[in-house]
Amino acid sequence: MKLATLIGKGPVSDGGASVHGSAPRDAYDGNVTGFAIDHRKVAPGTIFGAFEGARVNGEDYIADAIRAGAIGIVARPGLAVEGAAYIADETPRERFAQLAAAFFAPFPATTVAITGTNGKTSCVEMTRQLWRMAGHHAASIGTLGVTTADERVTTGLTTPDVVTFLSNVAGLEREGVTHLAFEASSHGLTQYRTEGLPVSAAAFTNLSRDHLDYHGDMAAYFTAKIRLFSEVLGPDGAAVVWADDPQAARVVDLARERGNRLVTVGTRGDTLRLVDRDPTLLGQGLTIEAGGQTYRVTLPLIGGYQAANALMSAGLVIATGGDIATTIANLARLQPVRGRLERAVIARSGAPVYVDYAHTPDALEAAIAALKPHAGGRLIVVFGAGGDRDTGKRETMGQVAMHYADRVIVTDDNPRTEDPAAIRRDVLKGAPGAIEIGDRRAAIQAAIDEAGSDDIVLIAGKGHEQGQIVGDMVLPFDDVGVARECAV
Ligand SMILES: CC(=O)N[C@H]1[C@@H](OP(=O)(O)OP(=O)(O)OC[C@H]2O[C@@H](n3ccc(=O)[nH]c3=O)[C@H](O)[C@@H]2O)O[C@H](CO)[C@@H](O)[C@@H]1O[C@H](C)C(=O)N[C@@H](C)C(=O)N[C@H](CCC(=O)O)C(=O)O
Ligand SMILES: Nc1ncnc2c1ncn2[C@@H]1O[C@H](COP(=O)(O)OP(=O)(O)OP(=O)(O)O)[C@@H](O)[C@H]1O
Ligand SMILES: N[C@H](CCC[C@H](N)C(=O)O)C(=O)O
Ligand SMILES: [Mg+2]
Repeated sequence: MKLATLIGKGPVSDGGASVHGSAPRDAYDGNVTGFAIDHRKVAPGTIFGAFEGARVNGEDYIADAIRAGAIGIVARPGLAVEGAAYIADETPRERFAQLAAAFFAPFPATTVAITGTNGKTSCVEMTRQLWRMAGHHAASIGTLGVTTADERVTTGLTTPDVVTFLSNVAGLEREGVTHLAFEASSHGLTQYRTEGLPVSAAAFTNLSRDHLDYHGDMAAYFTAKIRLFSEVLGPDGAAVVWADDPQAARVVDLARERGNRLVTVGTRGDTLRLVDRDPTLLGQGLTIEAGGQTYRVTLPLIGGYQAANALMSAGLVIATGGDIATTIANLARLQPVRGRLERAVIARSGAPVYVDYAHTPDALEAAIAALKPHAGGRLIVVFGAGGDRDTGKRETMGQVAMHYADRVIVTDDNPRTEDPAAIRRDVLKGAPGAIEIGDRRAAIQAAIDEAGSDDIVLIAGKGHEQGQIVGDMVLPFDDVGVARECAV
């Protein structure tokens, strides 16, 4: 595709942005071969997006990108760009995404985006499963990677960078995928990583503390998330909202203002109202009112939070054309999501050991609340907090663990470039009296060793992760595998 055609083809007009620069006349006549946001990935014919980042300024690499063959540069106005077409825009990441989307399209016809502090991965996984049960060729993209019925490829991020994301979505369409659910993280939304892909429905799960290292404060964090509804979701799309969250009303009001179809879910939901939840040993009976009917279904997953995510997923499927009765009935066949209340092993004492990806105060509370009713004896929790991430959540995580669990062991969870002992100290500020065992394997061993037959062990924070990030090294580590080794 010629650059001139692509620029003309973008889904938005220039909006006053200039398309100029001292480009060779034939630059616009050149064939666009691909897109890159990292100058090291530029090849002849690439459009390079030069963005100011949190760590470095991509604009510093414009000349290098052109030397490597870039024929177009998308960047802020006012820069010196010599030897390639200069596509200047006040919001260059958005402009870049829209051009890339025009290049990579077509995409699956039905796409849904899920945002919220917790529950995104669970919802994309469950939505994919429910679509598949309904006979659709479905895929999901998120923390667990790009997943289809046949395979899973990890990307390393929850919402991958814009080029990886859009090229993968197009690849899925070529494979015949018609339905896609993806996680829209707050970082992803702020950085326009998924822009240009039209979404049929957007979901909001909940809002609680996380990522304030990046967003600064809760207001900015919420604004980043709500962009999914205020800018990404078109007026024809549906808004699916977990009505029990304290922030739900703000999302509902916005969706009403913009004329979106509304699907509200929860004990306060109008579309899918959860009227009763009856925990059993291995799952829970749900009573749901929808469209004037009452439905009963047994969800084969424990915990209030998993019921919430299952119902939100049903809401997304229904919002995109799924039959209400069939979708609710299919909840009975949902498979567990990796690392979310995953039962790793039963210790020799008889105590079940669970692994959960809770890495925020709210998630930790939800995971403990899910397991507590199943423990005749004590609930023993092992957890830590990640390095180079929101430091303010650490003490609160400690408080939550102390308040809701019976025994607390504070350990390491991806210290990254921080001093692990300092991170534990932050957590322990909220958890005086907790046991401190830095080495995660030793901490898991200690928890399992001390658990009696009526106790439950919860290992929180890493879920599906396969490594412990220390400095810039990723040391192999899998909570489920280690729990099994410690239990023999
Ligand atoms: C804070 C953050 O979101 N960082 C991500 C983001 O960085 P950034 O735009 O700020 O980039 P930067 O490193 O300052 O560089 C600026 C620009 O220069 C370019 N560059 C840089 C160096 C160079 O030699 N040449 C070059 O062209 C970069 O490609 C980039 O476009 O874009 C980079 C390129 O795609 C990502 O690799 C990087 O993820 C880092 C590794 C990361 O850890 N991100 C985490 C925090 C993250 O994104 N998490 C969310 C949420 C998780 C959740 O709660 O679910 C996620 O969606 O995964
Ligand atoms: N609806 C929910 N309400 C409260 N806590 C939840 C909910 N769903 C999940 N959690 C908690 O959050 C953890 C992570 O869940 P999940 O991976 O689905 O969330 P996520 O939003 O994708 O997280 P991330 O931001 O890391 O991508 C779970 O292991 C659980 O402890
Ligand atoms: N997507 C989240 C995952 C955190 C998982 C936890 N194990 C940690 O490292 O803090 C993040 O990058 O902040
Ligand atoms: Mg996730």
